[in-house]
Amino acid sequence: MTTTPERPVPEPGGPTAEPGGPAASESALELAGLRRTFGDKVAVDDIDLTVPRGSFFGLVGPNGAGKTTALSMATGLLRPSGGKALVHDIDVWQDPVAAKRILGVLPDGLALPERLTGGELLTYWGRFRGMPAGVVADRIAELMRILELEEAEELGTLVGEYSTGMRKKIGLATALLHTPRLLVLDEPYEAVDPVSARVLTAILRRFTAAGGTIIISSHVMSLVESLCDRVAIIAAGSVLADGTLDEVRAGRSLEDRFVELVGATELGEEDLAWIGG
Ligand SMILES: Nc1ncnc2c1ncn2[C@@H]1O[C@H](COP(=O)(O)OP(=O)(O)OP(=O)(O)O)[C@@H](O)[C@H]1O
Repeated sequence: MTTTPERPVPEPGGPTAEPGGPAASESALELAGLRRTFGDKVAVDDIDLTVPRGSFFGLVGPNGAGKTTALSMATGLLRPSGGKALVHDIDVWQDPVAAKRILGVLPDGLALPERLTGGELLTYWGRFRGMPAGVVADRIAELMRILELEEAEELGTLVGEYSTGMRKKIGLATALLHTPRLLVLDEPYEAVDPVSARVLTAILRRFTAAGGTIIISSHVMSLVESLCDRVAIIAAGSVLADGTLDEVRAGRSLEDRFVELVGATELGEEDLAWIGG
């Protein structure tokens, strides 16, 4: 048993594979004209976005910007109204099985089987993924220890009894279990305590150091600045800025740049005058 997540497996059909075959791109995720409407509401408005392989990519934007909708379409959870999402050149909606083999996903508001313990959930998940039982058992023991869920498991705590942060951690374990090459994590640090957050950061850094790609959405600009090498700012379903962290910041802090691009609501003297009696 090792103490580190495995290096992501070499990609099939890499740029130098198959002479004469289709050239592989260098993108881990490519969104092309991706669109989603809900009735008259355009949640994601023909987004084009490329996430290079090996990058740690931060997706930021105000509430209701379309981050979760875009990531859900990119990971096969929500059918697009138009456009394409390619994961390592595989069309997520044309070949979902192949795409999901490469993907590890922590969705927003993850629905979990409440009547299982965390260990049972991961066992089921690993077997469902077709992983050998011994490998699943070893990885679960390691993940539960590193994510500090061991004690809850020993007490037989059901996922339905988990705290919000514990649910986040077990969700992250399901995303990591099968050694994906692209991790897509919607608000992974939300409700996670500072000690666990450090562990999470160490895991994610190791994942990218081993060649994997990570996309996170977050509202915490300082976190995105400390973790990510590429960033996209989206608002009202459109990409306002996209590039390396320094390109997007353009000499300012990410928060200042975000507010500048998205606009801020100022609190006037008379607004909420009744607060405080
Ligand atoms: N199932 C749905 N039905 C109707 N409208 C939806 C649905 N899901 C999302 N929307 C709308 O689409 C827009 C984008 O929502 P989305 O959840 O993608 O935003 P977000 O950027 O993830 O926001 P937050 O930061 O608050 O989580 C919002 O206006 C939202 O109301």
